[in-house]
Amino acid sequence: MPPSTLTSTSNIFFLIGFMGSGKSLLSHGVSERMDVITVEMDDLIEQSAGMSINEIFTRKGEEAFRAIERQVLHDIIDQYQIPEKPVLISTGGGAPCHFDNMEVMNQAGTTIFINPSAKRLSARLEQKKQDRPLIKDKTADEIRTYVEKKLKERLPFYSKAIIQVNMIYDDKADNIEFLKDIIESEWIRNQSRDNSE
Ligand SMILES: Nc1ncnc2c1ncn2[C@@H]1O[C@H](COP(=O)(O)OP(=O)(O)OP(=O)(O)O)[C@@H](O)[C@H]1O
Ligand SMILES: O=C(O)C1=C[C@@H](O)[C@@H](O)[C@H](O)C1
Ligand SMILES: [Mg+2]
Repeated sequence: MPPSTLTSTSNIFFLIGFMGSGKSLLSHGVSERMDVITVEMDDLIEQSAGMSINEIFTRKGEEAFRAIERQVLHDIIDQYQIPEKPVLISTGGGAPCHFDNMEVMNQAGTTIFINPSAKRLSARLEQKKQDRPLIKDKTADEIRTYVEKKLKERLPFYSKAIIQVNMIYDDKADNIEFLKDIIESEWIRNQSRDNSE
């Protein structure tokens, strides 16, 4: 993570990555260890649409879902321009891969790509597929094939993240600590840069 690549002075941190990469779990863990505001993009999408993500996909289709997702992303960026503390946003798994969302996030804050292997993602998603419309009707083998294919398609988008975290180990506490250290050091760096300008 060379410091020269880190250019954002914003208080917003976007966690990006595939479904099941651990964005929600890790952001919750970080919020127990440091003073951050956490935002779940998928929850805000459900509030905004007045229905669950499964229902949006079934009743309105993926295209409509992506439009709502984009609007919610812009609303979050407008709403969370607060300098007092870091804001940690768990983005939807597909959000970086539609419209110019990735560029918008890179302009607005620090993007952090959480990147476990396709094998690990598939194993996790098999256990927790019910709320995820893109995989809920698939068998274990189909999930594995889907994750491998989709991750390959999405990597060019995810790879635009300013920070990439390859989750080699599956230890939850270690991963939370690691992420917390990144956010803390980035936050301190941004604050001191702002103060010296
Ligand atoms: N680093 C980790 N260590 C151990 N288990 C993990 C880790 N990350 C995620 N998990 C497991 O994977 C499950 C899915 O993670 P989580 O719901 O946080 O993913 P997500 O990235 O928020 O997915 P989505 O995009 O679908 O919201 C968790 O409930 C947890 O059991
Ligand atoms: O990977 C995806 O495209 C998605 C991930 C989830 O976070 C939800 O935003 C939705 O289920 C779509
Ligand atoms: Mg989540």
